[in-house]
Order: sequence, then structure tokens, then C-alpha cells
Amino acid sequence: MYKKGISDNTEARVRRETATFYSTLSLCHLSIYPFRFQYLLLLFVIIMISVNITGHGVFINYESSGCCTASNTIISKPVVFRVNSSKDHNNINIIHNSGKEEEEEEEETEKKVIGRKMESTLKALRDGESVLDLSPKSTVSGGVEDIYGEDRATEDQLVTPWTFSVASGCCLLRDPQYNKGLAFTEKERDAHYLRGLLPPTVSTQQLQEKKLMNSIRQYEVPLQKYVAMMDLQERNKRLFYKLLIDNVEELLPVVYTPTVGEACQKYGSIFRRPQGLYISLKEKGKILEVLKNWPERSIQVIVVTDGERILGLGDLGCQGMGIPVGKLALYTALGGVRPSACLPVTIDVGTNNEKLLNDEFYIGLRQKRATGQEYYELLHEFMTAVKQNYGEKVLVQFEDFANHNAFELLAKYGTTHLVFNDDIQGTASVVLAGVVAALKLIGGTLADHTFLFLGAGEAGTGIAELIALEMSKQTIEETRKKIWLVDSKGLIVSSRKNSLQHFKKPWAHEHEPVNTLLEAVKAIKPTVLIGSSGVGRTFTKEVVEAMTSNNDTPLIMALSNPTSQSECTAEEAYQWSEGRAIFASGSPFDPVEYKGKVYASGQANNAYIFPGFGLGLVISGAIRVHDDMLLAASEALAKQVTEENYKNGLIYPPFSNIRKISANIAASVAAKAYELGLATHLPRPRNLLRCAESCMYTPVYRSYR
Ligand SMILES: NC(=O)C1=CN([C@@H]2O[C@H](COP(=O)(O)OP(=O)(O)OC[C@H]3O[C@@H](n4cnc5c(N)ncnc54)[C@H](OP(=O)(O)O)[C@@H]3O)[C@@H](O)[C@H]2O)C=CC1
Ligand SMILES: CC(=O)C(=O)O
Ligand SMILES: [Mg+2]
Repeated sequence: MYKKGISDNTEARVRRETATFYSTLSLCHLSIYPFRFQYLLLLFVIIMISVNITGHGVFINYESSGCCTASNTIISKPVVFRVNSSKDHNNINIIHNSGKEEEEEEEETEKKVIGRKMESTLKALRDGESVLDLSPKSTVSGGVEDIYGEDRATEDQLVTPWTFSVASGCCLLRDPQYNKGLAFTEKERDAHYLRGLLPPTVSTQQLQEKKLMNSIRQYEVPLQKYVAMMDLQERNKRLFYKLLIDNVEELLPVVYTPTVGEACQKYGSIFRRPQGLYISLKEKGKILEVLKNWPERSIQVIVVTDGERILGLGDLGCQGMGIPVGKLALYTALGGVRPSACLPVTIDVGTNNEKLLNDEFYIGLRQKRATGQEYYELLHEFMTAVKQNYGEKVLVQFEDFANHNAFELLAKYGTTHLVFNDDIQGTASVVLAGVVAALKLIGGTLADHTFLFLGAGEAGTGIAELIALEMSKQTIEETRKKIWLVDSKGLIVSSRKNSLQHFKKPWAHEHEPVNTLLEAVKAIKPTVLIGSSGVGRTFTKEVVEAMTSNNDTPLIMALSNPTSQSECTAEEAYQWSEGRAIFASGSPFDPVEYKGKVYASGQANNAYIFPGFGLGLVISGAIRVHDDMLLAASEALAKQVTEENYKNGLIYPPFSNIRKISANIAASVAAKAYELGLATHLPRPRNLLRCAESCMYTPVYRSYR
């Protein structure tokens, strides 16, 4: 209903916005003020045209467009504010279309009132104070506070700071952003033409949550739970995020690894409605237009995959979409980035997965993967269009690309865009945090330990590099010597140097060739063993026993996802090490009982890092990612591990605290961005932690007038 075209020219945009405006407001309860409405409508259309014609680039979508009728913020005519909440709080440009002298005085008063409200809110933001009005009285349909509530707190783009309209009737019930289902009050049912469309009961969000959790728990098959959660996300976003936040430990394995892996494998069959943008070779030359088809304008985080290395499941082509969708759900639930600022993207250049190519339900391009120039041209067009459409500060997270492209894309766009590779950098940060935390249990400093990796790809070499960087208070070449990696051809040693991919070369140390992991463990005698091969059950009994015979407390991290690809299970790690191993894994395992003692293992997953990391970039307005920010995130995470966690053998804090953890990570990342001169939201808020907390999206229902 809101999408009327994809053309980017001014005329089409005005047409589209005008149509949007009509269709939205025609559903509102504006008939109470018929006169005013027509007058406002006319003024609004004039503003839209003048603003577009004058090239101010103002683009108001249905969500942020509004009228004053439902508001008590004393605005009697449309005024469009250009606000940069970060750079210059006093510099609020007001673009209006008055020209009527008799209204000027009234307008001046309005501007002052709104200006004062905005200034106080911005000052609160700057000082790191809460700007949230989470009282049940807060409204969607009116009030400057709403605009600067957590939904908009991280924005520095154009806003209309009074009301934004919400559709009525069936349209409202079908709009997942505003739908509250049975929780619409009697008053709202009257005001928004919902009478008869809902059964008489008025529910609370808490009761809805209880009911849904009950029904999700009835499903025994994880994929059914996944589909139920996706259904909810498409029906009622606030309830979806409330469930996810309040039941994070239970639902993370449903919307994320391991279940998301199975969902991607079967995505063709379970696909219902688009959850993100599909950009295929067919869209070459038109990617900017495709981006404009997405209903949200104010995007802050994009997670993009080309589907070639989905978890440890290999090439799933276009069906990899489940990954960006899942990662962004975590950006919101765990990191507080508002859902409308998140955009999942799948780049479809074909697939080399024969099974999918022959699957009649496959949803992607039915061709072999494009490579070389064709591939890089499409990616380049995408990266250029992203910056053009969303600006310099949109974060692009590369996810689950194969390593032959991942390193190159990161290096290429790291200097021109705000990019982050979760598999290389996020994983490195979370593992470094775990290792640093584990030092309390296994003793020594980082430099005292010897590391052996099974898997020398994105995750393996990314982690190795960050550990080396952390230690490189000495020289990095020296510290690298304590880190060894095994790939599918055995231990990476200097005699293999000529045939190695570039990212493996720094790890080719002097040593005779070693073919197997077990031989490598015996030869290198690592104190820390990290699995990032994507191949399950490779930490065999012999390997774990060899680690245990060399170390009192071996640190064993089986990072590969999903659970089927984990290098060993928690049960195996504790049994084979006779309860001595400190164990963490990429996908979660239930606690294990061994000889009367219960062992709870940690989840070494980049989900601890990327949501808070991204939030830190957003609140500081960072324009580039720097390795020191990864170290800062890692340190912030390690600091969240409590004595009690250590006592239980845990090297990560529980996910149930993830919002607090993310806020701390965000504050540290933002602090580093300011320190490095990479932040653009100036002046720097005095209290970054409070600022981060204030900006986090909270999915409680708003009341609508
Ligand atoms: N827990 C977490 O947060 C994360 C977990 N992961 C998981 O880590 C795994 C790997 O990801 P990533 O590094 O990006 O993948 P890559 O494809 O980049 O790397 C895989 C590496 O494993 C090696 N390998 C494959 N099979 C074997 C084998 N049988 N024996 C020894 N080495 C082998 C490959 O060797 P070669 O180069 O010779 O082919 C390659 O070096 C995946 O399962 C992924 O889900 C990834 C990111 C985050
Ligand atoms: C967790 C993650 O990013 C991966 O397994 O690829
Ligand atoms: Mg990944």
C-alpha cells in the first residue's frame, strides 16, 4: 500500500510521498478536524514539493510524516526541522512554508516551545541522561519526546518532531511495527477503527508474552519454533523483541545458531514474506533503485551476505538470507538498535550447491556463482549505492562470505566505508575476551600461552591476528610465533609458504610438516586449542586427552556452528578431560553432569560482540572501524565476567545480561572512536554508558491517541 514506485526522480518521489500521505491519513481519525486537515494536507504537499525542488533532500516517509490534529504539542501547521542531534545541537534549521503573516507570531511561539523541548532532550542525550519516556502515558501519535525516545535517539537525520501517523483498522493490525493485537485498549479501538476487528478481550503485553511462550514451548521441532518466531516478527515486532529479550537464553538458539542454520537450508520452503532485500545479478545497474524499494529510509546497520559460507554448512546461495535476518534481530534485541534502522541484504550471484540448483523450491538464481570481475563489480555497485543512499555512517557488516572474498572486501572497503566483518573481527574479539577471562582460571599472561587452531580461515586467522595484536605490546612477529594453525592440509609451516593464501602466510613458522591435528597437539603442546574449521567431531578423544596430558587446565574452544559442526560436544570435552577442561562453544550446549558435578559451558559466539559494537559505532557516529575498537570491545566483554561466573568455570557472562553487556561494549567502542578521532557525533557525551543505555530500543508498547 505504501510502495507506489521505485523511480528516484523528484516527481516520482513527491508522487509517492503524497500518495503515502493520503493513504496513511485517510485511515486516521482526522475527521474530528475536517477543516484543519484539508488545510494541513495542502500545506504539507506544498512543503514536500518545495523541499524536494529546493534540493534539501528531505524525505519524509509515512512513519515520520505527521499532522498536528492528534497532538497536544500546540503545533498548528507543518514545520520540518533539520536536526543534527550530534554535531551542533543549537543549529536547528527550520524549513517551513508559511508566507502568511498572521501566523508568524504563533509559529514563532511554536518554534520556541519545540526548540526548547528538543534542546533539553538533546542536552540529556549529550550528557548521557535518559531521554526515554517509557511510562504507559507515552504516545506514538504525539509529542516531541516520542521522536527523541529510544526509537530515534541515535538518528542525526531529518525528522518531523511532533506526531507521526499510524494507520487505522485492518491496516493497523497488519502493520507489524504498530500492531499490538489484543493489547489495543478500548480507547484505541474506538480511535483507530478497530471495533469488531478484534475479539472483546483486552490483553496486556505480559499476558501476550506468556501465551506465546507457552505455545512456542509446545513445539518439539526447533524449526517449528523458528517459524513461529518469524511469524510473530512479521505480525507484531514489539512483541517479538519483548519475547526475545525476556527469554534470550531460551530463544537465542531458535532465532540464531543452531536453528537458523536449518532454516537457511530449508529457506525455500519456509519463505513467506520478504524480510530483507535480495540483490541479484539481475539487479546490476539498478541497485540504488532497489535500495529505495525498502520501506525504511533511515538505515543505520546493514548485514549483508552472499551466502557462500553459511555457518559451517557451506554454500547456501540466496537462502543465506536467514543469517542477516537473524543477526539483525540480535542487533535489536541484544544491542538495542531500533528494528527500522536495520536492513538485511542477500547478494545473489548464483550458487555452486548442486543440490540447491536442482531443488525446485530453491529461491535464488539458478546458475553457478559469478566470480572475478563480474562479482566484484556487483559488490562495488552495492557498496557505492549504500553510501549514496544512506550516507557515510551506515554500518555494513559482512557476514558469512567465503574467505576468498571476505578478506579482500574488508581490506578494500575498510578505508572508504564503515565496514565490519563479523566472522573475522567479531569472532576475534569474542574469543580474545574469552581467552583473557580464562587466564584467571588457567593462569599466566597471554604471552605465556601457546595457541593451536584447527581451521585457518576467517575465524581462525582473524582470532590469531587479534590475539597477536593484543600481545603485540611486544613485536607482532614475535607474538605470532606462539600461535599455530592447522588447515585441511595440516600444520601451517614455512615449507608450505609458496602455496598458502595470503592470510595464512604470517602464520607459517619454522617446523617440520605435521599432517594431523593430533600430531600437531603433541608437537606444539598448545595450552589453548581453538576449533574454527566448520567440521564437526574433529576434537577427538585422543586430541582432548593429549591436551589434558599437557595441561592442568586446558582451554578448549569449539567455535564451529551449528551444533552439528561443533568440533566436540560439551559432554565430550568434560568427559575426555576428566572435568579439567575450560570449554566454550559457538553454539550452545546444555550443562553436563560429570562425576556428580555439573559443568556449564560458555557460548563463544560473536553475538556477544557485534550488537554492542554496532551500537557503539552508531552512537558515536563513527565513520571507520579500527582494530583498537575490537580490542576495546573485547576488554569490555572480559570485564563483565564475574567472580561467580569464574567459580562456575565460565569465561563469558550469561546471555541473560546481554543488554547491559552490550551497553558496556558500546560505551567502550564509542570512547575509542572519540579517542581515535573517528567519531562525528560531537561534542562527546560525558557519560557514554548512560548515553548508550538511553539510546537502546525497548519493545514496550506505546499508547496511541
Ligand atoms: N563461534 C562463532 O562466533 C563463530 C564461528 N564460526 C564458525 O567457524 C567455522 C569456520 O568459519 P570460517 O573461518 O569463516 O571458515 P573458512 O572457510 O574461512 O575457514 C575454514 C578453515 O577450516 C579448514 N578446514 C576445513 N576442513 C578441515 C579439516 N578437515 N581439517 C583441518 N582444517 C580444515 C579450512 O582449511 P583450508 O583452508 O585448507 O580449506 C580453513 O582453513 C564455521 O563453522 C563457522 O560457523 C565462524 C565465525 C564466528
Ligand atoms: C556465528 C557466526 O557468525 C558464524 O558461525 O558464522
Ligand atoms: Mg558468521
